[in-house]
Amino acid sequence: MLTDPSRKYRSFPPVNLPDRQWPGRVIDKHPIWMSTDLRDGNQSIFEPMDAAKKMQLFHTLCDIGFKEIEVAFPSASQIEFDFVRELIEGNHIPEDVTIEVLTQAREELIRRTLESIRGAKRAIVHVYNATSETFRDTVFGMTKPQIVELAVSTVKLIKQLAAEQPETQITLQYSPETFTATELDFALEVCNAVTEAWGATPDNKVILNLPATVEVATPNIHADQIEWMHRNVARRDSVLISVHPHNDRGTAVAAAELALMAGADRVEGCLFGNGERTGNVDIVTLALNLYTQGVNPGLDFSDINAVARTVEHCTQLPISPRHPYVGDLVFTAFSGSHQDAIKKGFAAHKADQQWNVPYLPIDPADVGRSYDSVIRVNSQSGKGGIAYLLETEYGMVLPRRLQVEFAAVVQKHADTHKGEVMAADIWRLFSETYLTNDKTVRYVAHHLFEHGDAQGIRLTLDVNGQEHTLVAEGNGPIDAAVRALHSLGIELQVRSYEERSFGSSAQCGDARAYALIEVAKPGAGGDCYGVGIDENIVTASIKAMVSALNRAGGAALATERPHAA
Ligand SMILES: CC(=O)SCCNC(=O)CCNC(=O)[C@H](O)C(C)(C)COP(=O)(O)OP(=O)(O)OC[C@H]1O[C@@H](n2cnc3c(N)ncnc32)[C@H](O)[C@@H]1OP(=O)(O)O
Ligand SMILES: CC(C)C(=O)C(=O)O
Ligand SMILES: [Mg+2]
Repeated sequence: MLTDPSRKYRSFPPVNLPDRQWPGRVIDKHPIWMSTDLRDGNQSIFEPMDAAKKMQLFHTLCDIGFKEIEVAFPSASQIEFDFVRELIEGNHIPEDVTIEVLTQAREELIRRTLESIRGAKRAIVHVYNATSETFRDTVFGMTKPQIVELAVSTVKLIKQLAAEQPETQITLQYSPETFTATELDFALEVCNAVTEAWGATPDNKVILNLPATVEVATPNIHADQIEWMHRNVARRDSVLISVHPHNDRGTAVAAAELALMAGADRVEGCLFGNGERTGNVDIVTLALNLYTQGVNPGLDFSDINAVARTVEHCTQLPISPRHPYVGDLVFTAFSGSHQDAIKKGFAAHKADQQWNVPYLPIDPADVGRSYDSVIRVNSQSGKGGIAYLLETEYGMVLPRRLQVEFAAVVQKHADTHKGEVMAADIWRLFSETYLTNDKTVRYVAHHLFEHGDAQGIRLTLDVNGQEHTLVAEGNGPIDAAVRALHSLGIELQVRSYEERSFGSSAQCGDARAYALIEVAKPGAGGDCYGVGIDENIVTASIKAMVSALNRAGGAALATERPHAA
């Protein structure tokens, strides 16, 4: 790279528009959308779509709700021409959808293009020629008046041919290709000449599409260019201003949004930003950006994954896992503080309230994404994510101190095993740590009995492979069980006790209840938890006590010689 890039690249000059209005505007309605997936998208992939793929994508675009779809460059190939014919002759075009076809400003290509749409109810004929200085000089070798004349004569030819097929209601779309690199006054001159030549009226509007064929400036400059055209174009009431941003600087979405604030009526783009080079503007992102501002986008992405799979199949291009709204990772939080905030946000959210979950600009459910993938665990995660997965996947809600205790177990596992820790791994670790009945002290059986006001228990435990049946009384089953341990010389101090039932998503067989017991570890060891699950809540409690006992030190806690009953 150059140390002084200005020797090779120049900065884009700003537009002289001191009274620009767009910065203060808010987008409160969706634009007219035009999908060019089957044209700009299709001309920029390794293997252009065959007829079957084009048809599949066409139907998907209709289902999403596009009312204008650029279906082909019919003069480019027989496949393209035949596809348009099949759409028309096979009656595939819904009543409320208008197809669009693209052609260069060359007579033989225009004739072929008009031929392709014969018999359609409606069609947009889209003609383009580049207008910027580089193209005038280098590609066409034409002066400005010659460029204007090329556009005007082309429009007149289309008008004449359109009159010859009155069964089709034809709308003209004109694109001064490379608009954003064209002198504004010259772009205006060409556009006004086109409007005039077509004889546009409020009932027969011309679409003036102002493409950022290559994105060359910051989005604010694009907005200035569009506002300038919006304010200066002739017969504004007979003109629809359309934008066609490409993403060379990575700011096509911003450019389109600011253009709408600046007066554009219509946006052309592709699903997930397919299209030449870095792509056309991503209409999915634009639409869902509107949605998350409370504006109905007029397009339905309720099952965004299905749309993504269709687009990937048809284009043979993968969608990035970071792609807004659709990427595999965009509803995922690995880091602990994010997980914690999302978990709290979900818990606080009520169905009839405004969406306000931290880190999630959209409710994943609105685009058919599940919450399952929202929180994932690796070595960057904290207690919140782990607790969230246990709760959503296994219906088990952990108290905060148990979350902290168990997070250390998962952290140790993540550090050694690297990579993601799945929900099933977390459950296995949880079971191994708290639930499996294979530690030094094992629960075997218990029997409760009443003795006056007291609660009696006959508790059988296996301690280091030897069975002990202990009998004691207390003011409840736990108290009785703790007292029973005395006869083994074990003093267990219970700090807290909770019993809970599983949530509806529980995957723990017949178990309906779980108990959590927090006990003191001997010495300065702090406290620790034990967990028990069972169909029966009392059994769950006794198991939790045994689990806590093992966590606190197990049989080693015995201070005197055990004596069996
Ligand atoms: C920005 C965009 O996405 S524009 C759309 C681009 N898409 C495509 O081009 C895909 C389909 N295109 C094709 O299949 C072919 O280009 C065809 C069939 C249309 C034309 O093919 P060819 O006749 O071989 O011309 P070619 O593709 O080389 O185009 C270059 C010629 O067209 C002229 N030309 C280019 N664009 C235009 C235009 N919009 N209007 C008029 N003439 C044009 C060039 O000046 C050049 O003329 P020259 O040969 O006299 O120097
Ligand atoms: C044909 C035109 C509109 C185009 O695709 C572009 O300029 O990017
Ligand atoms: Mg383009």
